[in-house]
Amino acid sequence: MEIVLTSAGLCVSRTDNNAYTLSIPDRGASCQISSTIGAHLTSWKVNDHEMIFLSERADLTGRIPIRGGIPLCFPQFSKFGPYPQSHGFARNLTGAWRFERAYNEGVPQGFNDPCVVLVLSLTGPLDTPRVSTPYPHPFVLTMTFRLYATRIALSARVDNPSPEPLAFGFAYHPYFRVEEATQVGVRGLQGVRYKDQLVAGPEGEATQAGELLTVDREVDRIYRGAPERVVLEDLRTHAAFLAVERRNISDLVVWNPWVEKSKTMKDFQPEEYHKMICIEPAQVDLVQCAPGGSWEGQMVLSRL
Ligand SMILES: O=P(O)(O)OC[C@H]1O[C@@H](O)[C@H](O)[C@@H](O)[C@@H]1O
Repeated sequence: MEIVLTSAGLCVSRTDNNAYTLSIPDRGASCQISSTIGAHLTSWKVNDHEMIFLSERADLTGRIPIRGGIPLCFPQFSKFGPYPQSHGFARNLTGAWRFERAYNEGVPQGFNDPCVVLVLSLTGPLDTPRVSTPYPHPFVLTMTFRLYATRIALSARVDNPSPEPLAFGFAYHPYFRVEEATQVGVRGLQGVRYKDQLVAGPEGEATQAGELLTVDREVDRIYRGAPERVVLEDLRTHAAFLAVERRNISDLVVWNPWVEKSKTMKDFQPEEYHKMICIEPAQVDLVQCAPGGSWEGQMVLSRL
């Protein structure tokens, strides 16, 4: 292990395998990000408590995407784009993400906790064998990870250096660790239109009725125009324990595979659907980025 940065109670270290650990040790805050397989956050701890789900069966070789953590979906969300691989190629690209820098951002105005930052980047076009289907478009995707004592902020920036327009989608796909998925609810979606991805055609278009979206079956929904901030609540205590905020990202997806789908996932224990819920800030419709232009979309997670 190599120390990349130590500064005023903040630390960044790197393993031989190019996994980075950002930490604020005296606050029990840390996160781990692999730069070998995608730019994939595999752990986020607040007060030494793990917030992120990682399957016991996750494949950590890069052959398939890591099941759990925070996959980054680029250049599209799911199948909503021309690229043949669902959720795009970025999440399990091996050895292609580059370390840019790590630094102490100090205490941002309006906050009372310090912030440590890691920046990684991915540059296209990408050819075989790196990707199964070549992606011929030039781009730079820069990921900035900011760790605070009780929050983490991820910022994706896509630059289009080419003289041609660039169309792409993007999503953060965080798997949140919960004690029991049937005992949590997502608050903030009441009255929001969604597409139920499990119901084909117009019958799948619906409006969120209740105050809380709970999990008692397979859930796979794209909420269009959801509020920028939703919270995850414990149904037993009625306390919200996690906020998910997004900026400049159009949609919010909620996913839990439940019983039958879990059985079909080779990199997931059949009972693990009890232990996770995905709440995903997703730019489903493709962004049209002008020549020389850029786009930025942010996700902020806060332990409440
Ligand atoms: O198995 P993958 O490719 O990681 O996708 C997991 C899920 O990701 C969600 O974002 C999608 O809405 C689901 O339809 C999908 O099943």
